[in-house]
Parts: sequence; structure tokens; C-alpha cells
Amino acid sequence: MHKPLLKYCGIRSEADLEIVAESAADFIGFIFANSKRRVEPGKVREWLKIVDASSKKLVAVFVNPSQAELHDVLSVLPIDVIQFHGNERIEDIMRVKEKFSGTIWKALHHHPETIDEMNDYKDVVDGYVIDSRMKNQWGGTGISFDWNAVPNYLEIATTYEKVCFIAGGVNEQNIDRLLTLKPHGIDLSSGIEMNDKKSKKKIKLIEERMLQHVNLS
Ligand SMILES: O=C(O)c1ccccc1N[C@@H]1O[C@H](COP(=O)(O)O)[C@@H](O)[C@H]1O
Repeated sequence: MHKPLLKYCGIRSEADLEIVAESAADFIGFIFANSKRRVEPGKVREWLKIVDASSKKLVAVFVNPSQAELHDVLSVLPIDVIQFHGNERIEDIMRVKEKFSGTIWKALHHHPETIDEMNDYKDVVDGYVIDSRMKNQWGGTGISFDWNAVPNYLEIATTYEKVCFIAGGVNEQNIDRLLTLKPHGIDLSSGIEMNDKKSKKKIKLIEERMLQHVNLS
């Protein structure tokens, strides 16, 4: 089995960045939306001068951003992927694509119409992040959704030739089950935190589980 793509999200300090820069993550994510994990682009730029994260792709997570908010981030940071985690319209994303030549992912919240939404966005995105749907919180909830739906999401994404990450409450205790479903990618934030900081210990446990799975299958 191929190792699923791994994304660690919600880096909020230089210390967090050091930890994930040394990890097996393929992608590291920064939150530029209203959240306890929100970071300022200028600060991230300073951290990136100190910490070598050049082996990782950088993901900027936005929730319904204005053009100015996008510009503030994209003009300062070498972003590889934009992750739209709100209810951005297709025309909003098309507008961004006119200027941004990198990868675009759309986060969709698990609910009965998610499959229809995957279809709606398929012509403007390169991939999906499927996350839990919670009242009053766009993401970073630490809550997982019913993973019985994951095979269906993966199948649809594969048909559309898109990558599909599974997010929401993934942690060292439940990642074994998720790995059996062979997701294209796994996206974690709360599950690699302890006292609001990224935890080397939790990351080590996650990566041991992943390695064991890849070796066994
Ligand atoms: O992490 C946040 O604070 C956040 C805020 C607003 C939108 C998205 C956010 N994070 C995304 O949520 C999932 C991770 O969730 P979890 O903490 O592991 O349950 C991931 O896609 C993040 O990019």
C-alpha cells in the first residue's frame, strides 16, 4: 500500500513549525481564518526564515476570504496549495484561479449532499478535504464523522481524478481504522496537539501507525 499523503495543519508557532518540519508530513497547513489557530502571514514568513521546511508543501487555509485577505497571504508566502474551508462559491474560486497557479482544494463538510457538492466543484478544484460538519465551527473541531462514507468519497474523487483527504478528529487512537479505508490523504490538526501545541509524541505515534500499516499491506 502507498503511504497516504499526510497533512499536518494549524501550525501556530515557530516551535510547532520545527516539529512538523522534521516530521513525515507532505503538507503543512496554516490557518488564515477566524480560529484559535489563526496566524499572521508576516509571522509565518519569519518562522520560515529560521526553520527549514523546504521539503514540505505549504497549505494556506481560508474561510470565505476577501481578495485582500488572499493577497495579504499570497504576496508574502510561497503557498503551494489553497484550501477553501468555508462556503466559497464556484465563481469565487474561479476568480482566484486567474491569479494563483498552484493547487486548490475545497473542504466539504460531511452531510447528505456532500457527494453533490463534490460534483459541483469538480471543474475548479484539484482535490477535496472532507471534514466533519459542526455547528458554529468551520474546521479544527477534533470530531470525526461517520467514516462508513469514506469509500464513497474516495471513489467519487477518483472518478473525477482528484485527491481526497479525510479530516476531522483523526488521532493516534482511530487512525488504524481510517488507514484500512485507504484514503488518498489524511489531514490532522487537533489530533497532533497537546495543550494547544503540536506534540512530537503524538506525531511519532501517528507515523508509527502509518508505517506499520504500509508495511503490513
Ligand atoms: O484548525 C482550525 O482551527 C480551522 C479553522 C477554520 C477552518 C479550518 C480549520 N482547520 C481544518 O480542520 C481540519 C482539521 O480538523 P481536526 O482539528 O483534525 O479535527 C483540517 O482540514 C484543517 O485544515
